[in-house]
Amino acid sequence: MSEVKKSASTGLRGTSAGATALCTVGKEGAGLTYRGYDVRDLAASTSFEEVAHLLLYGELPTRTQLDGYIKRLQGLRDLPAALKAVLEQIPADAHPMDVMRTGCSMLGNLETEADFSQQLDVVDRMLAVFPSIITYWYRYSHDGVRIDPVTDDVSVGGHFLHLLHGKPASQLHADVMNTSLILYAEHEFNASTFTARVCASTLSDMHSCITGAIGSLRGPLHGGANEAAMEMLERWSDPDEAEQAILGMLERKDKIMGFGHAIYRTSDPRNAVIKEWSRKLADEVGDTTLFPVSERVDEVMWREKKLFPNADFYHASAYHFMGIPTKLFTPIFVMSRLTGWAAHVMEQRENNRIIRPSADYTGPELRPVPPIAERG
Ligand SMILES: CC(=O)SCCNC(=O)CCNC(=O)[C@H](O)C(C)(C)COP(=O)(O)OP(=O)(O)OC[C@H]1O[C@@H](n2cnc3c(N)ncnc32)[C@H](O)[C@@H]1OP(=O)(O)O
Ligand SMILES: O=C([O-])CC(=O)C(=O)O
Repeated sequence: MSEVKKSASTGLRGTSAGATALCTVGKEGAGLTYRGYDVRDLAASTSFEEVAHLLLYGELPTRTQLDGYIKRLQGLRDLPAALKAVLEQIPADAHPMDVMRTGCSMLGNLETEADFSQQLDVVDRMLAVFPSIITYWYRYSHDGVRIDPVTDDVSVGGHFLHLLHGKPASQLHADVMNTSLILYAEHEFNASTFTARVCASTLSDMHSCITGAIGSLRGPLHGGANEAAMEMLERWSDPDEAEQAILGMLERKDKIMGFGHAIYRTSDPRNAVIKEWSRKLADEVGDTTLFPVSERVDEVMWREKKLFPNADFYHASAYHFMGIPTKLFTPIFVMSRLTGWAAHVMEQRENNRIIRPSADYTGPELRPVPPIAERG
């Protein structure tokens, strides 16, 4: 990748790029709501499947609707043979986000969204099959096993852990996954969602919108920060070592992954929730290193820079404690954010105008094209 240069541009910060009824971010500096519900309330009392229904179908489901929805998703978990064949071609050292991107794109070839009346069916299929895509590839490329991607687990998160570890998840782990998927589900006009909406605004198909969004989420300044945070935290064996290293990084003006936010100014409301689950998991595994190191980094960042952990930071330790390989962290984000992306694509389609901003030209003035012999 080319060297990253600091840009003088505003990155559209503070510019409204459209309307949405799905989500508010940063209201009162720190709030987050999905269709009017506080994300912390949703995380405390609902399942991810209820939140998916809320985002995609407009309301929290009744008990009967939820039972029907779960059954429907359970019935859509199998992978087409042609998709399995493609996944088997992808090498073990590929990045799992590239596998997600290819898996989604291939699904679009096999089960193309022929017209927008199919949009909800197409999205439900993706919701059910994304955990199957990533774990089928992972287990085949790493363990040489062709897994059966169908389980009768009730939850998307439990299903994912079951396929990954080859055994049903404990209640604690299924609960953590459930919370994590709720926290990551939706976040207004973040970079990957905006990517999906720009693609939707050309009247493109759902698989193209989601494939583009996956590519956008992959970067370490966005969803990739949970992996990058884990890689950083793993380097330190105690809090004092971590503190010295962080001070050095700040001195060198390095970015500390999992900290800061484009919209929130004082805290990310998702952080406190996932931090407590991470603490519980640390107790469960008897951790005496990773969680204390994470907390020290958190303290130092606030003391030195008034920067706070975003949703990604404690997700790193939480996922690690559940035995999830670091490279699979961002694909979990995909399994969840798919719901927000798709809800935005559908909202864009409802009231569409092609998204096409202007640019401030900074190139040369108009000039004649020189003949080739006169160039150089
Ligand atoms: C789920 C998610 O996608 S959450 C985001 C995940 N991404 C990360 O964790 C990556 C690390 N964080 C960052 O790179 C940034 O904070 C972003 C990309 C999230 C937001 O970027 P911006 O909106 O440009 O940040 P912001 O304008 O608040 O930055 C203010 C200052 O704090 C610094 N800063 C912001 N975040 C960090 C950080 N994580 N480490 C060190 N310094 C930071 C900036 O460099 C800037 O300093 P400057 O004024 O000297 O140039
Ligand atoms: O909103 C953002 O810029 C990034 C973020 O936290 C998310 O997408 O969850």
